[in-house]
Amino acid sequence: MVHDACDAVIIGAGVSGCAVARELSRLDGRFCVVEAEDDVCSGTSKANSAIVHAGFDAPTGSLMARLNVEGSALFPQLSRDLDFTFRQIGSLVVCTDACDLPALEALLERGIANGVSDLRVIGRKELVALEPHIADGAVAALWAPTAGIVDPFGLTVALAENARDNGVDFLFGARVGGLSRTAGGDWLVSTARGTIKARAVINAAGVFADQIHNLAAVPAGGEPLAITPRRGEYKLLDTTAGAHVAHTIFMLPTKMGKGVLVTPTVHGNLLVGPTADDIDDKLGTDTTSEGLVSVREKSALTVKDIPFRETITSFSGLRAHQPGHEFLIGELPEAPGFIDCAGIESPGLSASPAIGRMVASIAQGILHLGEKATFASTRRGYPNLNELTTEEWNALIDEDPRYGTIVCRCCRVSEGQICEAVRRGARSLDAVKRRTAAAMGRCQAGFCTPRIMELICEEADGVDMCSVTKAGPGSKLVVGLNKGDAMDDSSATDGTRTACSTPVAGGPPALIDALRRGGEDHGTR
Ligand SMILES: Cc1cc2nc3c(=O)[nH]c(=O)nc-3n(C[C@H](O)[C@H](O)[C@H](O)COP(=O)(O)OP(=O)(O)OC[C@H]3O[C@@H](n4cnc5c(N)ncnc54)[C@H](O)[C@@H]3O)c2cc1C
Ligand SMILES: O=P(O)(O)OC[C@H](O)CO
Ligand code: FES
Repeated sequence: MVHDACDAVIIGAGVSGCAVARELSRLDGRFCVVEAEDDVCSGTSKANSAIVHAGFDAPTGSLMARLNVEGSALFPQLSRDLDFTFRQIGSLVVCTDACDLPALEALLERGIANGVSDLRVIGRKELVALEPHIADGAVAALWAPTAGIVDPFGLTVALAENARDNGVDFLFGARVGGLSRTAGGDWLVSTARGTIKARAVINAAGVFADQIHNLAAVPAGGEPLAITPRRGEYKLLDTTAGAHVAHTIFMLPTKMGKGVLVTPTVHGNLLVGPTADDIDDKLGTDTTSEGLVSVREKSALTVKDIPFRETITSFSGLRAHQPGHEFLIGELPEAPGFIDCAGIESPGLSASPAIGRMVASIAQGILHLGEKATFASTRRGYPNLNELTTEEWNALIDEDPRYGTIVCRCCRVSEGQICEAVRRGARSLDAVKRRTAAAMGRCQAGFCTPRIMELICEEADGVDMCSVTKAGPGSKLVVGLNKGDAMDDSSATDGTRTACSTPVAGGPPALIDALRRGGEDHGTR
């Protein structure tokens, strides 16, 4: 049954899909984002280095290079408009062997050719002054003051919320399994939640973008696409280690990418990684002992004395690598109305504002819509108690006293922030975490989880303790209120569900299974 009709359907609510949605929402049309998972930012966009690259890495003349430089230039204004955290802290590519100085110079030349401003090579003395913990073997570095760090969850949620405020629909739990066309040339997008008719389809499905591409291209005689997940593993250190470096420290790039970096994060942690290994499993976000050893060994080449004993979690993310190592953006000639936004590996986060503009402009070439007179270009973010003055915090507490009750002690997040996130759409523990940073701290949610769950139940209609999940279906946190009630999802009955219909009053939930699951992003164990 076709239950809806749109001008364009965007497949995937990662940073690419949400950036496209926000740009399309400037137009007077009907748009829908369909996402397999239960929230935005559930794929690669949640597990990466979170660097806004200056733009010297990609080959001159490539789409990657152009969109990286254009995208990173948009970040300062975009972060003000959409109220997410972005800090232009600058980056250093460190050369640890004098033999490699020509490679550093080549990077400088490429950056200049790509249009990156203010790049220069600095010697060891200046480098040590900037970074006292730089490795003893470091001889020089490429200094890029325009590079930055960003909150990847904050960015993606901001783009999505602004798109939603401007009328875009988001359909979650809606994995796309089929694409076909009507006699009139419209697309029929079959999802787990029904079929949507659309004049245009945008494929922003990350590591799964090959599957979506092949549904559209292959029956029309086009070339198939193959995307290999290229896994990158990380160690995340506590905020006690966050000031170990002040800038993003890269090693010289290799054919597998930009190598292992050491960087502060916008949440005040120290992030070390990633590795780069091609794997078969598009869901293979586990970490390995070899990968984490490699993170330690490679980071020591550029930065000394990293306090790895302060590690609070490890996680990995998957690059959507295709053999040409280039963004594949454009309408397929053999499938009119179908637009690929595929192969979006690094620097996809940095380029996302420019990717959004480019894809929306291609879509507009098909749709020919008018501009929306009511488009709102700004959006208010979530309060961050760590950045408020005492007066500003008191003003919030006057508005709602729950902003004065701390739930997550590690990250200083209050009941008020969590309830606000729920009011604005968060339903799972991870969805709350992405919006507020609750549960990202040193105890890795051991302390704050039960109260966050209770607040979700209190603030959202029709949610009880047994239906709160870590990250959507298959990640239940509570399966019974008493030890005897504990059971797995498959054996749940209506009777036992009734027993869970009120929030737990005192005492731990009978079984918390999601905390046993492997880490997947900056804040998850
Ligand atoms: C280790 C690592 C480090 C990185 N570091 C950086 C960095 O520092 N700076 C930078 O600029 N870039 C970086 N990147 C790249 C950046 O993270 C990606 O380019 C970007 O997040 C890709 O976003 P996306 O929206 O295209 O994909 P995703 O975020 O993966 O979103 C795709 C979405 O599509 C959904 N989906 C998939 N299949 C279907 C389907 N059939 N139906 C419905 N929905 C579906 C998924 O659930 C997912 O939510 C890094 C990547 C990795 C892996
Ligand atoms: O290893 P790369 O080249 O995919 O880059 C990933 C991030 O952008 C930097 O860690
Ligand atoms: S109290 Fe929330 S992460 Fe520790």
